[in-house]
Amino acid sequence: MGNCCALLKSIMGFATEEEHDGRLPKQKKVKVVFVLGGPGSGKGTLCAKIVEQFGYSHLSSGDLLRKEIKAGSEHGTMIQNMMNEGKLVPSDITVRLIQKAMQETDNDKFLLDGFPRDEENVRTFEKLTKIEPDFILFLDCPEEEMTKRLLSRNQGREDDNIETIKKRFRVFQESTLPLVNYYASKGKVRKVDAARPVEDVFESVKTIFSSANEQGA
Ligand SMILES: Nc1ncnc2c1ncn2[C@@H]1O[C@H](COP(=O)(O)OP(=O)(O)O)[C@@H](O)[C@H]1O
Ligand SMILES: Nc1ccn([C@H]2C[C@H](O)[C@@H](COP(=O)(O)OP(=O)(O)O)O2)c(=O)n1
Ligand SMILES: [Mg+2]
Repeated sequence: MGNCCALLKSIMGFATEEEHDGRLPKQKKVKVVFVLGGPGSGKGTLCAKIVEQFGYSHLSSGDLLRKEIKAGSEHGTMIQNMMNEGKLVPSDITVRLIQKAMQETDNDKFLLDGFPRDEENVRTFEKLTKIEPDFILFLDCPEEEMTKRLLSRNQGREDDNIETIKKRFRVFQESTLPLVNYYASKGKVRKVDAARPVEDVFESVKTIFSSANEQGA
């Protein structure tokens, strides 16, 4: 089992404490792109198109959390309560779900949709996976447009009601946007105007991913 975990970690590029001491062989590199933007900015929609064209695997942290609720897992009720309040689920839970999904996916390129949402998400992800994102795709969209989209999303999501939407916007402003600004200061953010029709937004996104491919990023 220990060996199996070590193998998985080495495939995924995850580093253990020993590896960090430089005692184990060099790891295979995993490409990770964080896809960020407010609720309803089009993250899930754009990720599906990026997968088709650029061969990434799409992991939505919101979807992984909703699966936990559906499966009636240990933390299911707590996750549901937090999501219905528009609050962020403790990072340990979210990051472990992402990590497990990455380990179970036979690919070395991942879009993390809606992750990270706050600084604690980032710290936990770095601690558990040792992965640095290649870049951050940021879908910039005004709240008015996002509200319209969320209220007509029609996916039966309990958090797509106006009260919860307002709370989610606040979390985005207070916890996620500062992260985007932090990554922008490191030159890692690729921002697109997401208030346009999907095909137009995707044109901008394609340019970004094509150029990332060329640079081997
Ligand atoms: N550029 C766009 N223009 C109009 N509607 C959009 C656009 N992008 C996404 N949508 C729609 O808006 C809703 C929210 O999109 P989604 O991809 O689920 O956003 P997010 O994952 O960021 O919350 C969906 O109903 C989707 O079909
Ligand atoms: N990293 C994350 C991602 C989502 N969540 C929770 C809190 C969010 O309001 C809900 C829904 O996230 P999801 O990404 O599916 O929502 P949107 O696609 O932005 O509409 O999940 C979280 O706690 N931590
Ligand atoms: Mg989404």
